[in-house]
Amino acid sequence: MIEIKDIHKSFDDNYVLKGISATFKDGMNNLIIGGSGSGKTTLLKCMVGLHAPDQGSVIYDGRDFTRLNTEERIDIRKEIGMLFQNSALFDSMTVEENVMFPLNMFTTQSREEKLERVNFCLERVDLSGKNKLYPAELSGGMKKRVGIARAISMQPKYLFVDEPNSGLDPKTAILIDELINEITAEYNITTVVVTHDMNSVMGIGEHIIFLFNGMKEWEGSNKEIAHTDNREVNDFVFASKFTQAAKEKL
Ligand SMILES: Nc1ncnc2c1ncn2[C@@H]1O[C@H](COP(=O)(O)OP(=O)(O)OP(=O)(O)O)[C@@H](O)[C@H]1O
Repeated sequence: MIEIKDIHKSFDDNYVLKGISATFKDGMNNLIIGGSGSGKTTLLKCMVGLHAPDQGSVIYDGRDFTRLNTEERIDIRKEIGMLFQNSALFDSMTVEENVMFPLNMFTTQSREEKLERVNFCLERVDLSGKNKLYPAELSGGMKKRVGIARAISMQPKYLFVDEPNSGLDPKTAILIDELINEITAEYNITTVVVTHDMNSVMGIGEHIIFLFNGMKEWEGSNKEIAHTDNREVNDFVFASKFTQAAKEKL
């Protein structure tokens, strides 16, 4: 479980996060949604320590990340898997080397042990045998799956994903969502996904927080979001005539 309490963050005079609190539970897909520039990525980065919040705390199963020393932070960092935008694979490394990277960084396992883990993760994302390919030889969906394999290589307790569907066709996007969903349940991971993909919201949004104007404007599930009378949520989720019409049939 991850708890965030009263997170504030500014960049100079741009006051982006104005006191966000939420609880993200184990084995659950937690989505952070909101308009462009609403601070979703900034919140994610505050949670993983890539930004220092100006105020507030981020608590990983009782451990307050914002108040730990460097070594204690590294211990939590080892429990975190990340899949950031554009998969962020190393172009000069093969699929195998990319997935092995965190194991090389954080473990003292033998080469055989690491390779066994890499192959297990590649099999899990349906990429068995693709070890020696380079990112340039992969489709967008395959790159995402390599990114997921790398993110789970260390058997994370926490998984952070920023825009998993960007650049993917709708069908591939749904497959990636389903994969994240399955892995989250299978390994009881606390998963936090930043997205503005409405298919994801409706498909895997077990727990959603909606950011607006630097604050948590709404919180609930995908079932609840379809029936909320919160105006900002409705304007965001059902922005097009098509989605408005679909909502009326729900
Ligand atoms: N490193 C930074 N330095 C200065 N300003 C930043 C930085 N990162 C984000 N911002 C600003 O913070 C605000 C929120 O940005 P953020 O990327 O968190 O929004 P977002 O909701 O993830 O947007 P999008 O959906 O477009 O990716 C924006 O005004 C952005 O310019």
